[in-house]
Amino acid sequence: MSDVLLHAENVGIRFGGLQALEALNLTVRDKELCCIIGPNGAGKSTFLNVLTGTLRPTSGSVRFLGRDIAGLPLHRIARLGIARKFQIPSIFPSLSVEDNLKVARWGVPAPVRPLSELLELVALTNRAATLAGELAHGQKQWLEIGMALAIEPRLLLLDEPTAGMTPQETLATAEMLLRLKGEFSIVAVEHDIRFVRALNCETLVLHQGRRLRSGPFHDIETDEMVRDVYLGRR
Ligand SMILES: Nc1ncnc2c1ncn2[C@@H]1O[C@H](COP(=O)(O)OP(=O)(O)OP(=O)(O)O)[C@@H](O)[C@H]1O
Repeated sequence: MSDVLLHAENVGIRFGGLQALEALNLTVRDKELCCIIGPNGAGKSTFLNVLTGTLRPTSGSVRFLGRDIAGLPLHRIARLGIARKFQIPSIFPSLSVEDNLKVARWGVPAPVRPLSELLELVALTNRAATLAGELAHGQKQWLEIGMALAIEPRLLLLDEPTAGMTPQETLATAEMLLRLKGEFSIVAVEHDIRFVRALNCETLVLHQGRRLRSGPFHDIETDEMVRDVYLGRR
């Protein structure tokens, strides 16, 4: 049986006169972790929006477990098993960490994972009773990852999960994702190269809406073209 979860093929999207994405392919397998990187305006968020069905590609297809998901509403996508964490945490600051997770689980027909396990997955066990608004910035981001996991997805999509984090929080987040990889498939869009280096996973480099390079991060990192794009020489 194929272990492919998500398969994007030849994806292109045009906004008026701008070809924002062109001929992009991405395959995510069960329990695989991969990163999408690239300079500002490369098309990372747009590609993530296509992968979650939020934006319908002008060309190409996106299939999740063999089913075309392009343009499906978010709640349908979530029900199919895709969860997304946005860049800005959308937690309930006046509720406790535990209650935030309970709210996120509303509507999940038969949750398998106990709340204690969710708390452990996102390193918030000893903050369960803390009001979410009182958490450190990094912990707020982790809580939101926990809220995304509360719907028991197969695939977790993360948009700049380490935005605004301290170097220590960034490394702790990388360690967390490496642990989560044993249970979920994860796609992370990221700017922070230290974070992507710590993950050392399959990486897709975008530049001007196209694939510049893809492969294991240690190969990507030493690539002349990638270095040029990141250093702004092209
Ligand atoms: N809804 C839209 N309408 C028109 N142009 C758009 C739209 N969304 C994105 N773009 C353009 O598409 C290109 C890719 O943008 P996108 O936000 O995906 O890049 P990015 O790699 O995520 O950048 P950043 O790292 O700065 O967040 C940019 O030129 C952007 O201006």
